[in-house]
Amino acid sequence: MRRKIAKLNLPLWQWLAVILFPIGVAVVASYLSAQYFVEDKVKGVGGIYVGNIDTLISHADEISHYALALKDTECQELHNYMLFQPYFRSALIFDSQRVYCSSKTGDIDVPLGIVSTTENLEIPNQFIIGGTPFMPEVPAIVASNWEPISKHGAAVIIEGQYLLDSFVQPNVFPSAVINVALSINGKTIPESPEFKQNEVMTLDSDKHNFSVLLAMSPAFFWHFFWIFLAISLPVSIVLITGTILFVLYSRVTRHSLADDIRSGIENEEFFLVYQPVICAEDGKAKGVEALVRWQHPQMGLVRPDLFIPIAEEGKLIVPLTNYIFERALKDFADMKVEPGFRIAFNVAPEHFTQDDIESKFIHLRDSLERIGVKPLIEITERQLLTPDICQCIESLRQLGILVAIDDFGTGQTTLSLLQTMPLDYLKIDKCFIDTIGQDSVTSHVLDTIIELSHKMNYVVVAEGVETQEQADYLTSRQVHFLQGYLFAKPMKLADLKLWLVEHFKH
Ligand SMILES: Nc1nc2c(ncn2[C@@H]2O[C@@H]3COP(=O)(O)O[C@H]4[C@@H](O)[C@H](n5cnc6c(=O)[nH]c(N)nc65)O[C@@H]4COP(=O)(O)O[C@H]3[C@H]2O)c(=O)[nH]1
Repeated sequence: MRRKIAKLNLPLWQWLAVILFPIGVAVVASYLSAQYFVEDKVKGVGGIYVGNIDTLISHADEISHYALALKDTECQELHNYMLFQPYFRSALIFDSQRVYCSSKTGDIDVPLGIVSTTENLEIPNQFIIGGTPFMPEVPAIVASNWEPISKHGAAVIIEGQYLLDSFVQPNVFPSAVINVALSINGKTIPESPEFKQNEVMTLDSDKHNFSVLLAMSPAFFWHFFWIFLAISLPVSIVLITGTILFVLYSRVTRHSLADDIRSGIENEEFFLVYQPVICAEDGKAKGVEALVRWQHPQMGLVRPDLFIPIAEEGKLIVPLTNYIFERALKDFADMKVEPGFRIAFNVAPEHFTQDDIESKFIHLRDSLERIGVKPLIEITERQLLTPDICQCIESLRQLGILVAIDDFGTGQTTLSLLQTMPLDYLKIDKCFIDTIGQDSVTSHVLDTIIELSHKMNYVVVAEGVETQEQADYLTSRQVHFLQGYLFAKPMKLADLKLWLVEHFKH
């Protein structure tokens, strides 16, 4: 672990960023979560108050309907009825001029102003008053009703002291709400709520005209903020720091693999294996494909699928390919082969961007010619073949270098490429060879590729031939060359020499 961290080699500011970023994320996440949690709790508490006051006002409505149903002479009934209504101070019945019945005193005759001098009692209404004649200092809610036809109304006084008592918050920690007030048309119970600097949430009733104001507790917020932070901080550090370090480490490892490729070329850790290519007509090996292998000092034998893409990404494919050419020249320097024997090399398009490309290939061609071997280059469409690269490849063909398109059918530009770039060989990808003997839609694609190659006068090579059935099928379709495990796997030089001797004996 310590070695891996040391390998990252991060400057101090990056270490600070790696450590501070998850802390920042945890702080922000905890802050938002605590805020959401507090608001949710306060809404819950406020919802209960709104529900209670709604019930009181609805009940007041029922009382006023009862009062309005009484006859003028039945004021005493109202008194008796209100004795059993604990949350209500009194009920009054009035006409458009005067209050003539009170549940407290029975028949009375006082002006309407005794209820309110400002509010209109000739419409259904709810409002707050500072007190009543019997309890002048204690506020109350008046819920009034009016019957326009009989021109009578009833006002029910909801006991404000009951509300004030219920607004007192239990002295327990942590409590989400520290103060509550009721608000109707700008007036409040209590008259001057003690909200100080606290954040206040307002909850409106859906049924009646009032709101409940709730002062949120900062202590409650911070209490849960620290709890959330204690949970999220380690999680955030493990997940985010872990992910960042993993990504950085992968990048460094990728870089260091590129470095390893560079030093691998210098230390000659790469070697070639050779896979024979067989002529379908006479069954004789007419050449080999050179395939690179890497004997990494720590990782052991590394397959090309892993390091070729890294070499391509790291701009190392050119020196690696040049190394492979030189290696093949050394390998074949003292070999005796049939005249016209071919060595195929996989060459990435980027290789053709070198300035001295022609002289390099002339050197390869001439060196191989001395031992009777012709070079063949296999190009895949993994990278884009630009017009410049196509032109360069064409000039190499003019120099006598044979050119094959590799893994034909797997890229995206294949058909348009055939139109623009003259080729000598076309190698059909293994995935199409695998379809032989199968009754699948793609099995027809193979026949089409072979036909197309014949029409374009290409020499056709099938790669990945593993069964006799595949070999027979391809031979019957006039595929010129076959390559695959059926004939031989890629071999080290020493094994190839033995194989060739054995092979040509027969
Ligand atoms: N299952 C199966 N596989 C078969 C059969 N016959 C041949 N193969 C494998 O198919 C691959 C053929 O090479 P490729 O298509 O050029 O595909 C090559 C080529 O794209 C790249 N590569 C290998 N050597 C070089 C090189 O020297 N330079 C560059 N640029 N790329 C190379 O790596 C790829 C993989 O190479 P290898 O691992 O050597 O894998 C080789 C070979 O071992 C068969 O019958 N069955």
